[in-house]
Amino acid sequence: MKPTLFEVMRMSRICRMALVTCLGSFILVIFYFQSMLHPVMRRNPFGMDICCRKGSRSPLQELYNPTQLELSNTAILHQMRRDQVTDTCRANSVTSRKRRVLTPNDLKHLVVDEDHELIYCYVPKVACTNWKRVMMVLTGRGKYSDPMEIPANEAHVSANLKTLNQYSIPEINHRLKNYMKFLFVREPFERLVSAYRNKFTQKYNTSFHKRYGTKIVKRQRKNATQEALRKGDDVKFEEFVAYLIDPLTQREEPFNEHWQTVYSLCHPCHIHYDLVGKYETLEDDSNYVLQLAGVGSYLKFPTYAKSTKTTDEMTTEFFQNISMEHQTQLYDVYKLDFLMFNYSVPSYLKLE
Ligand SMILES: Nc1ncnc2c1ncn2[C@@H]1O[C@H](COP(=O)(O)OS(=O)(=O)O)[C@@H](OP(=O)(O)O)[C@H]1O
Repeated sequence: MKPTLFEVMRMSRICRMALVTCLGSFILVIFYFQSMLHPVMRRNPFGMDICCRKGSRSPLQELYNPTQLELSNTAILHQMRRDQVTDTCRANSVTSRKRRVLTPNDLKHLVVDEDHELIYCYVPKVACTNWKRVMMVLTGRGKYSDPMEIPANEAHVSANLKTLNQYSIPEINHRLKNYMKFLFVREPFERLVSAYRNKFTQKYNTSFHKRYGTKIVKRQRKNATQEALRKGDDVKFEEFVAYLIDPLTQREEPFNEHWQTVYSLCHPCHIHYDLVGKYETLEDDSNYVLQLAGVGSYLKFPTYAKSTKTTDEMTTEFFQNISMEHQTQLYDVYKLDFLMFNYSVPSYLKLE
């Protein structure tokens, strides 16, 4: 039976549709394999791509065996900082002290950048918002070029950065061995005052007031009003210190990360950090890391001109009302951070 004209037209339309679908799928497959071989890169305003490391030398090689003369002196400074950590760990037998081995949970502060072979252990109150922004630029495969285009709250969304605990054990070991591991530290009591000012003296930080403030007021304030017990929004620095040195506090739960010690967050006696950056030289040290990673010519650490930054003078003021006994106990809590990162005992401190 001969097909009718209508049937012929229908068949040719089906053939055309099948052909278009095949062609479309073929193009998609080509794009897919191309993107696997050459990850999508977007150019930054300076015409350089931020995606993957170009040179054959890794940041680790550049750090330990610098090819650029101007980086050699800085390399010596960082060797001294590493030695200080090693010596403190040894002297205080933190490395050999009987303790459980590191678990993946201990690695949740270690942010990984596979493209530039970097691992950054973030320490809150040491400009970690800006460093997380920079890590998002580095790992974003061209999605961002300027760290400051990323809102601060976005930088703290955990899904936006990959941490070391998300890998398998062999993958963790490979990265710990081959990537450049770094962290940034700050004078421990200045960091503490920065945390106190930000979390307890700002009206908007209600979650901290509810979660910690109410507990601190209840435990540390005699004759607290019902309102203070309910809101927890007027914690005094003396009360905060009393809460930190109270042995019950850390027995109940670990410190919040904003006032947790650096050695508990980043485990520098168990993880060998190649580079210890300091808040006091934040921009220089940060730009050095970016230089080692091979992106220093077009990616700079954000500069900051906030006049309300916590200073040494401000910290001295806060400690005026703390008793000698409490100062001594507080120093004991943070002593390893002081020693490991070579911060001297503050001159305002009155130790027993
Ligand atoms: N580029 C630069 N230079 C100097 N200082 C800087 C810079 N970026 C951030 N900061 C200071 O870092 C403090 C905030 O740190 P974090 O972002 O880690 O805070 S948080 O953990 O997210 O709450 C906060 O310190 P304080 O102001 O003393 O609280 C910021 O002022």
